[in-house]
Amino acid sequence: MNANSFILRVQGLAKTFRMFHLEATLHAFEDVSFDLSAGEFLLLRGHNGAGKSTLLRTIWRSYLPVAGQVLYQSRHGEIDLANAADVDIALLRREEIGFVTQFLNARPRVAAQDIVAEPLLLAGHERTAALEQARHWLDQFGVRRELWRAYPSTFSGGEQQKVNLARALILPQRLLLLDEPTASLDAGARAALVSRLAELKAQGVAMIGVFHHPGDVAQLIDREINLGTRVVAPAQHEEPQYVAV
Ligand SMILES: Nc1ncnc2c1ncn2[C@@H]1O[C@H](COP(=O)(O)OP(=O)(O)OP(=O)(O)O)[C@@H](O)[C@H]1O
Repeated sequence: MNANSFILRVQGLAKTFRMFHLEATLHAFEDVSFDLSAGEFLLLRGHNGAGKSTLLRTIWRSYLPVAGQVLYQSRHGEIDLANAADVDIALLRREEIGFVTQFLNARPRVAAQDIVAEPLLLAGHERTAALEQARHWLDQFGVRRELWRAYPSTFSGGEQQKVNLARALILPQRLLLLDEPTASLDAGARAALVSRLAELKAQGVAMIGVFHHPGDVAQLIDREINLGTRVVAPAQHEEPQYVAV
């Protein structure tokens, strides 16, 4: 494989959490390696606590890994997300890499349609057209018309999730990290999500996803990796212990 045929190359990635009160280190995941090409969908599998969300958050750079590289082919050239400056990470998050969860960061007194339109406005789109697209996606995900100008802080959990998905998927990114985005969605919204992901995949968006019910996205999956059993590495004087998960 030549240097440019992948959009993401993860090599020997590992993340631990130091648990000071136990004088122990928890290995969330170890020695994870894979390549991902444009338009590819990688499913992360593993039992509860196997490290799936932590791996996504490490690629997203909420966490710094303790070993390994996350080589990303950005529009500006190759960058190791594990070592990049915060300012570069912020730029990539705005322009190229999306993180989709079930949780909305609802802000006080910002209407649903404005939250959804924001990525388009930041990308320089004209306001009227951006709001029109925002309403289109709110409609697609099944958010009632009466709620489009309301503040999502009072919405139901499922409604907030739909606003979050509309915002996260309104603008095609190059790489999407999906952390259980179908959790607690009704059937209509799940179908809308899968259809939008299929459309983005066909446009070349690469995706890494964790799904409680992978059957929801069966048609999209190209490859899978399974994160194995995790061990707590003890401090020098302790016996090794397995984590109860
Ligand atoms: N911030 C943190 N500090 C300490 N330990 C953490 C932290 N985040 C995650 N962990 C631990 O790392 C391990 C992996 O957690 P993670 O959430 O990545 O698992 P997961 O595979 O996504 O699990 P699930 O399927 O239950 O969502 C767990 O044992 C968890 O307790």
